[in-house]
Amino acid sequence: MRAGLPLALPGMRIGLLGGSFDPAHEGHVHITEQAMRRFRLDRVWWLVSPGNPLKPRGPAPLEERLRIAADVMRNPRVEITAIEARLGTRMTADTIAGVQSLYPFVRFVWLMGADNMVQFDRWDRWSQIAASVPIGVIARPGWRMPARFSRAARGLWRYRLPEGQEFRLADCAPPAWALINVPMSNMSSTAIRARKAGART
Ligand SMILES: Nc1ncnc2c1ncn2[C@@H]1O[C@H](COP(=O)(O)OP(=O)(O)OP(=O)(O)O)[C@@H](O)[C@H]1O
Ligand SMILES: O=C(O)c1ccc[n+]([C@@H]2O[C@H](COP(=O)([O-])O)[C@@H](O)[C@H]2O)c1
Repeated sequence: MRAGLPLALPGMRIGLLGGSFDPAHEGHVHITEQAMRRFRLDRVWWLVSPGNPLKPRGPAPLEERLRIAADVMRNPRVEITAIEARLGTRMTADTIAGVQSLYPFVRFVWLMGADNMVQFDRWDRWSQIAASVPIGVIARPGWRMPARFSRAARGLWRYRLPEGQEFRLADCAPPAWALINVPMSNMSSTAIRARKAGART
């Protein structure tokens, strides 16, 4: 885990996986490694968020979530960051604008699970996000089809890379997106929190 801003070299292809990570789990590790391979990324930065603007319930303290994330994710090509807290951003549109202005020489790709693609059209300035960064969507159990037919996917359909072409994503000018099928993991932070709450009662 890095207290300051992560380092990046010119031309690097870096995936950004934003999330509450409340807590981080093997599903996050799995999609990160799949995304790195399939989108040919040099690095992935986990952006452990101060809080999802669409979720009513506040997450566990940021320091605790960062500590668990660093424990769960041991790949040296993955950085666990608190960039949003550092930049003072909560909305992804602002976070992306912030990192792109800090690292103008990096090719960023926004990463998200298929469940997030389904609600993407409810995100603040989602069309602007899609116009500013390529987006890599990773299959999640039960969400692959809903993601494919989501409002955002239909709106962005002509910018979708055909299957097998996802390795080009980081080099594409946005809007560009790809949905990859991967061996799926049904891990979720909700299930872990529910198990912990059950164990306490
Ligand atoms: N098992 C998984 N398969 C695919 N994508 C996942 C998986 N778990 C998390 N993600 C994705 O990782 C990102 C961060 O997820 P998040 O931290 O919200 O975890 P979560 O398990 O979805 O949490 P919660 O259950 O609290 O919503 C999101 O884009 C989410 O779609
Ligand atoms: O910017 C928005 O309006 C917005 C709305 C919902 C979610 N997000 C981002 O999506 C990422 C995944 O969120 P979560 O809580 O599902 O892990 C995380 O980086 C959030 O900040 C962003």
